[in-house]
Amino acid sequence: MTYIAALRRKNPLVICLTNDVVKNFTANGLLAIGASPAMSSCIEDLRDLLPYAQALLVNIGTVNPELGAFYKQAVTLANELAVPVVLDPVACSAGAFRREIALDLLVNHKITLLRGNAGEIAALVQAKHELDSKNATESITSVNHKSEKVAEVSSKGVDSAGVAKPGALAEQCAKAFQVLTVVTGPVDGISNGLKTVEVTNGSAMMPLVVGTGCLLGGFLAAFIGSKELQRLEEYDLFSATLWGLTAYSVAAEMAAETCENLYQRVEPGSFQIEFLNALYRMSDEDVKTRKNWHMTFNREQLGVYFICGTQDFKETDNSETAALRCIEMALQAGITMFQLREKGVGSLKGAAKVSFAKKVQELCETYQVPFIMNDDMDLAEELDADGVHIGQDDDPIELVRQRFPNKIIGLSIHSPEEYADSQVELADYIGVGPVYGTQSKGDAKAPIGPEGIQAVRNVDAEIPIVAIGGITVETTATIREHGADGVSIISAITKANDVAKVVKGFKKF
Ligand SMILES: Cc1ncc(COP(=O)(O)OP(=O)(O)O)c(N)n1
Ligand SMILES: Cc1nc(C(=O)O)sc1CCOP(=O)(O)O
Ligand SMILES: [Mg+2]
Repeated sequence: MTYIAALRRKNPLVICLTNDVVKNFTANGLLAIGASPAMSSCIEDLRDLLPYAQALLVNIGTVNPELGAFYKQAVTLANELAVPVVLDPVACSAGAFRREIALDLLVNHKITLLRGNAGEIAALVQAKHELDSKNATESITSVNHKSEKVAEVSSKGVDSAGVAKPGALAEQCAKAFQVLTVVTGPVDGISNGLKTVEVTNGSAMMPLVVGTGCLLGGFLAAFIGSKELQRLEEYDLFSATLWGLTAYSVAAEMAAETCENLYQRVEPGSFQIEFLNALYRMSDEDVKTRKNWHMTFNREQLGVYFICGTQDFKETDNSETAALRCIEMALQAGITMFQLREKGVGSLKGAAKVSFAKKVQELCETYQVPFIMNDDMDLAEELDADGVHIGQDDDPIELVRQRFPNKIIGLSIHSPEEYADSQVELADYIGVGPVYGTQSKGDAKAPIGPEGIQAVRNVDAEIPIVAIGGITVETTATIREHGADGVSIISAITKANDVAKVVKGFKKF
């Protein structure tokens, strides 16, 4: 990724409607990273400036009735001009007035990115559920429907997702408002409802410097709005925001290290200065080498789950190059999960396997697709893979869960009996198969057919299931109708003449 370099080439103009406490710090921080900040406080002025801007920040920190009306006009204008908007709903958990203003902007306007702390985001999710319940009650009353629907809506509270799970909270919010959401705290979470990543970079000193949260809103606006970034081949809204978020936290780490080196301790005053210096100094390489990402699981990721290793390309001249090319094409075309299964005749061993695995992991990170390691728990630990897949003859799931409490864990299941004998509650998903005959696994069991998937689904209505074994685009609809959340595939992709076309074919279901 070269997002920071691109940002600095064109100094995107970011208009900040922000609170009085943080204006100076926000302007300095944006200048340090290479953006051009401008503050504005009335619609007449904004009409002149916004056509030249690449992004708008609306931070409601010191809102009053006049400013509330101004923010609404500003976002309406930005939507008309197609200028991306970042909303920072400061302290909306503390007061109904500011919460209503944020809710109105989210529900009745187009917000590109929402950034808040866990309390703020949780309050908005709760308010949205209440709004939905109210609307459902009204429509239920008018059509005299049953009342269960209200209970269903109102039961989806935010209690399951607190500060401990910023990714889950961001995902809940992204789904509730259909908006890319960043939740900041000791661990940050970012989600568009489909992809969710937690970022564990940062410094404990950040909350002690006023304005670090508010500056982040403007900082991310520069990343998402910059036309120069949007021209990059690798650009998409999620990855640009993730890169900006990580850059910000990496700058905090660098600042803390500089304070340690200069003063042998980290204190707020020197940290604030060094943080601005770090923003000025930092590069895409700093983000690349220091980023600490963790992809979280959701069942939609099972949709098109590609599995392979170099042994699946043994007919080619260079199986490693062919594998990497195929994996990148599949990622570009939209696979939702990837498993490295380097195993069997012709597979890489030792250092060659590690080096290949690192290249694959980097590709997966570029596309924010979970990188799952098959069988090799030590390598999963060494590379800090997003998850692991184990079968009935691999390491026992209770030991794997103990070793990797936060990783995605997949477990192979072949029948309802095996389901009953396994600790499936420790798994995030189960891989069920082989549905059909397969050439890709020498010791595969007898095919179970789509009915075999249905048999496992019948014993557990909730568990995420991915089907496996001899699956093609043509058989996917039937398999999904029999209860699978998605399909995992080797040969239909590795042997495809047109990888992108096949992956897109799988994605239709
Ligand atoms: C998604 C998925 N499902 C099943 C398997 C098979 O795992 P296992 O039974 O351990 O066999 P090997 O793949 O290790 O040969 C899988 N890998 N992925
Ligand atoms: C890795 C694997 N596991 C299976 C199981 O039944 O558990 S079948 C299988 C191979 C899947 O490859 P293809 O899509 O080429 O058939
Ligand atoms: Mg295995």
